[in-house]
Amino acid sequence: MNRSKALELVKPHLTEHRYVHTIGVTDTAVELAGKYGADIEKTEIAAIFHDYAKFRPKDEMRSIIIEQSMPEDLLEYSSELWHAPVGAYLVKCEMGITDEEILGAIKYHTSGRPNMTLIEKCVFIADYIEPGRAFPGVEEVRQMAQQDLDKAIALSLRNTVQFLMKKNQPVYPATFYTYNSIVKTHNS
Ligand SMILES: Nc1ncnc2c1ncn2[C@@H]1O[C@H](COP(=O)(O)OP(=O)(O)O)[C@@H](O)[C@H]1O
Repeated sequence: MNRSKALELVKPHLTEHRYVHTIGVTDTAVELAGKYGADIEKTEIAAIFHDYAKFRPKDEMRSIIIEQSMPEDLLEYSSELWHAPVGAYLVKCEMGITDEEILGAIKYHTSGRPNMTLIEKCVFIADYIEPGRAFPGVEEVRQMAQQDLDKAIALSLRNTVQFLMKKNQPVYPATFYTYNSIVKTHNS
């Protein structure tokens, strides 16, 4: 599937704002893939579809998580986390995309996971730093992403955990596991 076909397919599933975000994520992820040597075509398709399920009703996402035997502890945390694994599932069913590397990058784009692939890392960090993002700390992560992808991810995870804690919100543990995996690799 090429870029324009993929964008045409994802557009009806997104708001205008989310579509602009998706294009920002796609351009950023492709640039990072080129810089760090990830498969550019796969990274591009994963980025285009990363928020495919963002606007699905919560009830539908909850049912899919249960029926497809996804980790049910997801249901105890923010529904913001659900669209990533549900999106990977729906992109497979509805868009016919079966490439596991593409699906993995969609599935883990919010929480991350230990030992992420290069494609997963590019989409994950592109989602955080695309040009439309303007939250505290994003510029530091943007600069770090040009030097060291793993350090940029560790920084973004730290920001997310701090952001959630400041708001008294629970933190889905996968984010900690991802952070630990990167920090341990770099310290060893
Ligand atoms: N470990 C976590 N635990 C709980 N909520 C989280 C966690 N990680 C991310 N989130 C929530 O998910 C949101 C980001 O979702 P994400 O998919 O990365 O962005 P977007 O959908 O805007 O592209 C954050 O605002 C945060 O509220």
